[in-house]
Amino acid sequence: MDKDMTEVLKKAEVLIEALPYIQRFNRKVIVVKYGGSAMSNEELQRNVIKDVALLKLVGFKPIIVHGGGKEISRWVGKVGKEAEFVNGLRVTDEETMEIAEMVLSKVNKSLVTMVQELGVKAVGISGKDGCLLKVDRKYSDGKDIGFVGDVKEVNPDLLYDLLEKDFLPIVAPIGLDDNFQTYNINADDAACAIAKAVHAEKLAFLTDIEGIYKDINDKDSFLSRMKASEADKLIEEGFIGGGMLPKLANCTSAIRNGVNRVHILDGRIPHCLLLEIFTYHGVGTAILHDDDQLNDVPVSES
Ligand SMILES: Nc1ncnc2c1ncn2[C@@H]1O[C@H](COP(=O)(O)OP(=O)(O)O)[C@@H](O)[C@H]1O
Ligand SMILES: CC(=O)N[C@@H](CCC(=O)OP(=O)(O)O)C(=O)O
Repeated sequence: MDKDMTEVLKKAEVLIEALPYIQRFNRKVIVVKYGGSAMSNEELQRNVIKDVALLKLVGFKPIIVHGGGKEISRWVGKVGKEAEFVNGLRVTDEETMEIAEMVLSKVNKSLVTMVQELGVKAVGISGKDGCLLKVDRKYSDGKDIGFVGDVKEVNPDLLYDLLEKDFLPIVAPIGLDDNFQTYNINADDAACAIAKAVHAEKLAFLTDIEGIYKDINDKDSFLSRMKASEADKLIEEGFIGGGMLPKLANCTSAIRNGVNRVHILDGRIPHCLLLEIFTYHGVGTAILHDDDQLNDVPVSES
């Protein structure tokens, strides 16, 4: 067989290997939280968007929930303010709220454009639309941090309508309280709340590290999978810090409230989503139910 033909056959094998995963996740909802450093350059963004578009085109039902924290901080700086965070949450006064809503709306529409350039229909909304995200004011250790929302209710009707009509929903993390006041929501919290409400098959957090380490300074302590109770223990014992702390807490909350699998993936790796979904071993850290039998065997082989 000549070299060209061998190459072509290899490609065919890769496609065939994906078949059981395509069968398994057909028509299933996958929520992708996209933000943080994984959003930092346009090439990375285009790779992530290509992956999500591919998932859509092969019959999955992805929903993107995006952040844009770094871009918000840049614009907050431009008006002469210092970005301030308490336990990973942005202290959000009236002016910051206005900036956050403008920036997130711009990020939202640029993601919509990128998806549509790939031939997939997308609709960008925020948690305000269709009262998707209803919030209460969130306090951090009892401290008032301004217009920061704690999601208390998700109304997924609009999402279901969009999915039904074959649109890819792209959601900005902004919500309304009972008085229709606008609130800024941490994008991890928004993604988790949405994934729970729609009983997503998967929730994937794209972040700026390979996944969870037991000891962040020891590269050999990488954890490729863990059960929710093991994650609780790592948190309790102080192994998890920084922005990973609320992220992992969101993971365990999602797993315990109707989401089948949660993954923390390195958004800096090109096509990390495809690698996680279409390969047996996956990449990143998977957080599982305590009674999970690790039954990852694709349907056609089981
Ligand atoms: N045990 C741990 N394993 C992995 N990451 C950790 C751990 N403890 C702290 N972290 C930190 O959490 C960061 C990810 O959180 P964050 O920066 O908030 O992500 P994002 O901006 O993508 O939402 C990592 O870059 C890492 O520095
Ligand atoms: C309350 C709060 O902190 N909201 C976040 C919303 C954006 C976000 O979470 O963006 P990343 O996922 O890119 O960090 C913020 O203002 O930065």
